[in-house]
Amino acid sequence: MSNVFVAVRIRPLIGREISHNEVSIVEANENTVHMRESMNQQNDDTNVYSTYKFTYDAVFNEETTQEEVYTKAAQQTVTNFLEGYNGCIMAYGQTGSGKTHTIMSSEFDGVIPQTIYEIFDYFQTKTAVNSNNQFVLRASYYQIYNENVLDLLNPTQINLKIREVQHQIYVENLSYFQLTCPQDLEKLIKIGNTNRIQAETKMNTNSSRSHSILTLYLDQSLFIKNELVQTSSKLQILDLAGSERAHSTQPERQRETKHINQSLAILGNVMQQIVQNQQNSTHIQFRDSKLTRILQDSVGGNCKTVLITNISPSNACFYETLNSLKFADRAKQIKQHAEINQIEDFSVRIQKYRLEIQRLQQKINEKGNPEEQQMQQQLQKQVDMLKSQIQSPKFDEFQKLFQQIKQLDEVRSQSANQQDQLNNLRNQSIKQRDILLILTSKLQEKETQIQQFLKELQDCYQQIAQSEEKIYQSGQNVDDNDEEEYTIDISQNTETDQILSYEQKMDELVQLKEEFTEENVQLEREWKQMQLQIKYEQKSLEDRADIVMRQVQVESADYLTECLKERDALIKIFAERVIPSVNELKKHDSKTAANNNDHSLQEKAKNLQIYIRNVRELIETSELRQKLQELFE
Ligand SMILES: Nc1ncnc2c1ncn2[C@@H]1O[C@H](COP(=O)(O)OP(=O)(O)OP(=O)(O)O)[C@@H](O)[C@H]1O
Repeated sequence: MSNVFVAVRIRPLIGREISHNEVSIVEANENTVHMRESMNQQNDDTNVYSTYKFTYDAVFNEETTQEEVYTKAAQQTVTNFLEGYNGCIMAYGQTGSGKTHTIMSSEFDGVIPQTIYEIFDYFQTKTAVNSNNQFVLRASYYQIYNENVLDLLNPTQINLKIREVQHQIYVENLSYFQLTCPQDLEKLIKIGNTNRIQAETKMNTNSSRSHSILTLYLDQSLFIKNELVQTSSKLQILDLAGSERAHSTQPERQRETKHINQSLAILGNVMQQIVQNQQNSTHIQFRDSKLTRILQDSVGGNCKTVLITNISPSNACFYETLNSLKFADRAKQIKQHAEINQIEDFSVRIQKYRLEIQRLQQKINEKGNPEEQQMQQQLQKQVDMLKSQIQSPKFDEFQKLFQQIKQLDEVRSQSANQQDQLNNLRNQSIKQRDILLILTSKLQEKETQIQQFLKELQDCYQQIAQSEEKIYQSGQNVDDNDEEEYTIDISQNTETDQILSYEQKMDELVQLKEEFTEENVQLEREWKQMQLQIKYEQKSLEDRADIVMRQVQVESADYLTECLKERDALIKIFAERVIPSVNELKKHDSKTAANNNDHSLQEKAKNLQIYIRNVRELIETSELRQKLQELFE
């Protein structure tokens, strides 16, 4: 009897979480997951107020590769499946925690792809050993969406029924496809995934809103030491839908979320029931949801089950992660009893033998080359051996014996269960005893503390009493002597001194005031004198200014008259001399170009220009003076 193999995979923080400044609160240490609960986003050690520790069969950290996950968690179950055991690999976890990445991944390198390559490698190896070994591998791919089973390979098939025949659970009318190479499965999954209901959720923009189940069915006919061994096994690989805490406002999304959370909660309950009731699986409510019904022969029965719980390391996902870790912890305690699905039933075995005889007989009858004839002879021997087994008189006896062995096996398995339960009880009572011991020692500690406090309290009371006594005694002493009188005398002396010093200061201040007043009168007198002097000075200045102004006006009038005279004289010169000279220049203008050598003329022109400039300046100056005169007037 073995436990469900439980692994936890921590994915790295993804872009969305990093951009929201979320931090990692989960750490993997070998097979243990440590999770911190912090007071705030900082997540440093000082803010941690609780830590959680869970141990599993395997823990994968952020850096673990897809190959490692497959090798450590899934490969053994795949090997068991090839040996004829049923198997189940489930990815469980919150929305966006990495279930699809683990099971499939967009690069097609998750558990499913690695499983299919391993299966076909196995076929090759076995066929190389004996070419008569035969394998038939088929696959079905369906989903449970809103409690409906839908065939992903034939979308017209909706709401399929789940049936049970001889403790085997199967989906009615489901389509199966035979796989002849790994690529066949890849194609099937691609077709199926396009039909898989996907919707955008708050946590993951490409979130799967349904539980998807890929089932591989393997029928093998192997020749082991010339004996035919036939097995038939089934491997289910589940990518469970993620649970969402936040509620969408869309009714359709709300309905999906309700169904997903309900079915996952029922899965949790069923696991709890299995753990509590390992022996009697008849009382376990597998029928409460489609998911648990389908998993009935996986989690509860003849199966090697692997649960990979995916978690996000982000502090924002604390509660979902804690729930997932608790769920995985519960699954760890489930015990399973898997058996190889060899065709053991005698009626089935006889039927198989007959078919095998027919097949071999057919081969024998076919004519072939010497090698084939040798092979035929060997086959004939096998046929005879099989016939003799069927016709043997001991066969009935053997069948009875076989039944007895089966019953004995059941009894043994029951007693093993009882032993397990006893062990559990013993472990529990040991745990309870330990807890009691711890509690007792804690109680003792508390009691010692209380005694200590009481003692301290008593000491305090004593000290207070002593102090009160001292006070009382000192009160009596005061009555008995004249110490108080002496104190009063001293204080009275001090007051008189103070008053004297105040009076002295007052005298000083009065004296100061008088001095100030005297000074003030003197200053006022000086001020008045200065004002008189200023007035006198102002008057004499004004008088002087008047005289100067008048002088200036007279002088400027004289000067102006002079200038005007000068101007008139210049205008006269200008009219008499300049204008005729200019006219003369103009006349000679054309000649000047030809006769550059007329130096006297050039000299004249130069002088004339200087003259004109001077005259202009004079005129301008005269105009300025005119303006000046206007101002004075
Ligand atoms: N181990 C990992 N390493 C790197 N990226 C990862 C890992 N696991 C998950 N991721 C990334 O995280 C995102 C969410 O992962 P995934 O879609 O597998 O989550 P899910 O649990 O299947 O979500 P849902 O339940 O909503 O379908 C994806 O972008 C995926 O590539």
